[in-house]
Amino acid sequence: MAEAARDLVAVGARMDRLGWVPGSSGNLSARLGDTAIAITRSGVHKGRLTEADIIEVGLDGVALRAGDKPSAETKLHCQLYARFPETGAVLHGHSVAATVLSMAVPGDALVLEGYEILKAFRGIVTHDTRVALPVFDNDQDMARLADVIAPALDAEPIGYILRGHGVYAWGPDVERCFWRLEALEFLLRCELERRRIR
Ligand SMILES: CSC[C@@H](O)[C@@H](O)C(=O)COP(=O)(O)O
Ligand SMILES: [Zn+2]
Repeated sequence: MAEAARDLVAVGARMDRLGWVPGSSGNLSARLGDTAIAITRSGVHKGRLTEADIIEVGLDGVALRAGDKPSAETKLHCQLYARFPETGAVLHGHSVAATVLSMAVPGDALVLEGYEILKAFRGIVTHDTRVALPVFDNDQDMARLADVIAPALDAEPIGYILRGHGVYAWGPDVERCFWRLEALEFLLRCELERRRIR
């Protein structure tokens, strides 16, 4: 737990420096073996975390210590750990690019095509590819939202966006999950810029 807590505190500070967790937005987690995850406490600033803000929940999302209040979006983290057993970390942020673009895109996906950086994602070996990043309508009911997201995970997307809300990325550990989030955010900024100059 101590190592996961240190990693999550550090990655929260990195995300904050990049402007991806304004206010108390965002949530961060790391797998603790087969039975639990470490996740951020609800309502704290993710750029100013201390290790005491990282709490343990079971894979069902229930806090292991009575009185601990895990992230409001814990269910979405648990869904990813359950669906992709190799997942070691999940990061969620609220960048301007993810928020604005997802409100501008009418359908249920943002198509990313022709970018060299797509090769940062597993199984992609050329820029000459077309990747659909799922966009789901936002919902405050996490169980209902998880049900909407579930079928789209079968396609093993590179991440997903909640419309007007933010982006979710996952990876084998906190560091590589950050790389994936960084690559996703880069793609979102590119798409935003392209719409601006069009
Ligand atoms: C500060 S508004 C953002 C929240 O509603 C939520 O979307 C979020 O990302 C953070 O919730 P939290 O419960 O702190 O994990
Ligand atoms: Zn959020």
